[in-house]
Amino acid sequence: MPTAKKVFRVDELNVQIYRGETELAQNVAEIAQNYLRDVLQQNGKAFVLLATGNSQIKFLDALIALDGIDWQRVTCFHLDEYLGISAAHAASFRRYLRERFHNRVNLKEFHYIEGDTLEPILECDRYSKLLQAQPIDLCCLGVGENGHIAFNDPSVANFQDRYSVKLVKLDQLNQQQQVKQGHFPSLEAVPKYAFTVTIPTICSAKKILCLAPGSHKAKIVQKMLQGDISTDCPVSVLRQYSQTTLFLDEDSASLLSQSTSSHTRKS
Ligand SMILES: O=P(O)(O)OC[C@H]1O[C@](O)(CO)[C@@H](O)[C@@H]1O
Repeated sequence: MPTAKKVFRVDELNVQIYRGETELAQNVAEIAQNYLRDVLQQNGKAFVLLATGNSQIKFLDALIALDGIDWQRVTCFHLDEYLGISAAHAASFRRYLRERFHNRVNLKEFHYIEGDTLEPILECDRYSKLLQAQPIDLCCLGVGENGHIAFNDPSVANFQDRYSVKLVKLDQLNQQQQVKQGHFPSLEAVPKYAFTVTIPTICSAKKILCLAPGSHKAKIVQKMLQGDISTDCPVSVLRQYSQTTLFLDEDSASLLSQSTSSHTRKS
């Protein structure tokens, strides 16, 4: 079992640093597997909220390869989806999750956000009710370069949202990143709006595993851990939740000062 190079806390948040992304993904998969096995043993069922994005690819592969979870007792949800694109679209999060996860495990059920619905407000309501019907046992997260979790960009993030799912306008930086990462051919092709699970619902999960490998995440990781807890950097909210672990590699942790590992709790 790979071990973290460094382990520390920032406020309530646990942080683990690994040498590289592969080691990080393997380790998070083992943590997720052990946790889900415990939940299944205790409750007979488990509810999981999954992220998409490049940061989740190796983790999902490793989790599936471990082959130690009775997926037939697991129900999955996902964090976000673009408004107005079909489930067959190359950039659809439903497609990503079907191909990279759902088609490869014998899952009880996967509830998808219907991004191409003609009634988006009703879809927010429908998905909110599904999420609220039971506690979420495990939430897996990535972090955007603008600090978003799910599609809670700084421009729309609210730590007190009353609803579980909302429709948001994507900010420009986020849209540019979707093009840079090759998900869309041009800025004009990126949808302007998306569905997102809100921050309070994400933070209500009993366990949160947040993966942020890669040098392109170094700046936002520094802001998240060394800046203020604020909607300017939505992921910083995780510093208030002790059930959360942030997994970094040497590249994403490269801008952290030595003193971060001894960061003191705010009064
Ligand atoms: O994993 P990536 O590609 O770095 O993206 C970060 C996060 O942003 C999103 O793409 C948008 O919510 C998530 O799917 C992902 O976890």
